[in-house]
Amino acid sequence: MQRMIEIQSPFFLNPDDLAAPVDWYALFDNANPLALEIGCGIGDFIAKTAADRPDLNYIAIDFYNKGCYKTCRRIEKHGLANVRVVRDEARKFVAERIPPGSLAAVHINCPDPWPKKRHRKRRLVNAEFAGFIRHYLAPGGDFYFATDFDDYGLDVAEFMTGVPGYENMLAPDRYRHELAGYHLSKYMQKFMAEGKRIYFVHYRKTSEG
Ligand SMILES: C[S@@+](CC[C@H](N)C(=O)[O-])C[C@H]1O[C@@H](n2cnc3c(N)ncnc32)[C@H](O)[C@@H]1O
Repeated sequence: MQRMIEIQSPFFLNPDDLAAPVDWYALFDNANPLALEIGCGIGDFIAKTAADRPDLNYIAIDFYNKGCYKTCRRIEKHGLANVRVVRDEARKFVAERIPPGSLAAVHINCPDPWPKKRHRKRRLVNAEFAGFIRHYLAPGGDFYFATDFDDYGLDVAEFMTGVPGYENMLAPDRYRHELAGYHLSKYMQKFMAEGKRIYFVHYRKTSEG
């Protein structure tokens, strides 16, 4: 078993120490909208993305202890006051700590693909999840999904067309293999170096309800 690294960083939040509901404005010391990265890995994507958008407050979630540690180190190195890192299961954290209708963006990059057919129901992103996360997006909030895994990319691109309350920002395409201005995560870069293509899906919440 891997040794747990104790994370002592001003950017790390222990979910058990947070009030419910969380006063995110007080926590970030500003009234900027929240955005989320689910499965931040080692934090390379969130560091670049948050540096581009100081007007958003980012929460980077992963249940991988070493990834959270590395993400915190990266955020410290770049002095990004608009990021906090949480080690938790994403759906649980969102349901317990994120105000409905509050998120300006949700990013999910290269989630575990569960390639075996019998394991596919373990995938994080499915139509039910898209409906769940929509509840926490603000009207006009962006939902980004990226994967190198053909079957996962095509599946998300297909079912998203039928999830109510979203607008396809890549229409008439359902997905693209390049997304201008979108930073590449560690896994995206790794898979692209192996010659694989990334499937990018980008939807936007249309209205409240
Ligand atoms: C394949 S890695 C990709 C990491 C990073 N997004 C990238 O593209 O380089 C997937 C990450 O998602 C995390 N993860 C998967 N399911 C999760 C969940 N339900 N809640 C929180 N983290 C999750 C894993 O721990 C892992 O670090």
